Amino acid sequence: MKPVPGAASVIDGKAAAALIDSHVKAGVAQLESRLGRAPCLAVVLVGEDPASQVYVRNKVKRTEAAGMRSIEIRRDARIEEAELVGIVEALNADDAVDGILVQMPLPGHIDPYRVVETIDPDKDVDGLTATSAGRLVQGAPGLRPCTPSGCVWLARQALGELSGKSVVVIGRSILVGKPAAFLFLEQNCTVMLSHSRTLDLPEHCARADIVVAAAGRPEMVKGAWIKEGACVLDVGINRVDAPEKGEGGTKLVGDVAYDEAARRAGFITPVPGGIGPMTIAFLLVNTLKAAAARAGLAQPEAIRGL
Ligand SMILES: Nc1nc2c(c(=O)[nH]1)N[C@@H](CN(C=O)c1ccc(C(=O)N[C@@H](CCC(=O)O)C(=O)O)cc1)CN2
Repeated sequence: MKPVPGAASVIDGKAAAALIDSHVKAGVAQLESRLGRAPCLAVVLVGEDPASQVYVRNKVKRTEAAGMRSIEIRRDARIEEAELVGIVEALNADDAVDGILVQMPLPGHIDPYRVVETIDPDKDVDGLTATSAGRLVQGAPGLRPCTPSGCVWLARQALGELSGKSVVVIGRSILVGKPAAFLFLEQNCTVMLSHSRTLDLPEHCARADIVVAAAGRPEMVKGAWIKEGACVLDVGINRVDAPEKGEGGTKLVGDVAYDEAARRAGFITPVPGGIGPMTIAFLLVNTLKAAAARAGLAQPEAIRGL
């Protein structure tokens, strides 16, 4: 990808995700005969959260489109924690299931850590268990979280070799911020992991070759903070009021003030259509990796390097 002076190249996350999905599909075809069955992803959805329903529907659709088997388990929001843990345990015990994910957020009476910790780390395609996090920190083989994997992949597509690049990650969540910091470290970047109490965030950003905005605050990263030519990866998905769309109108915005930042950045991801679609792409990659690793088989050629 070539930067356009004075205007950022807009990174097309939908097209990137479609490319990765096609690699996964080819990888499934390579693995299936050696495995003797299709790789399988089980998704557990609790409650009626409208956004989660859409994400799970898309996960099921793209899993099946890649040639993998999909199991979808839906439960009422009033489910007891122990019953949910039992569902995950049953999926752990099912040898034909390669990947398990529990869609977040869970209802308030359920401890997400307890549920996630029940997942067999070798089936933890979200990369969220303490074992997966430990493997990432140690640089040991394991399943890496999906959204941050998408960030690193897009940054490599945009900038090429990342070694020596300076990265500011804004946000310290377990789903994105913390794993993103370690994944960029794995690429030999110099990483600053920042958060709501970081002092001088604009100055830190002004030195960064890559900014990963994952704070969950609409348009908090201003254009003036961005170094000329930097790669800006916006993980935020915030629904805000949009009076220009009429009464009650809303729109999605990221954590970056897009128009301002696009005038300074070399590369930038839009919202929607940037990082979001990469999450499911790397979920499929992880499911295929888990299926091969659990069977003691080599990773399919088609997904090497992903
Ligand atoms: N168990 C998990 N729960 C959640 C995760 C996760 O990775 N694992 N991440 C998010 C939700 N999520 C996937 O689950 C997800 C979020 C966004 C997108 C996406 O493609 N977004 C679109 C916009 C969609 C819209 O219109 O709302 C985009 O950015 O273009 C995919 C998956 C929380 N929960």
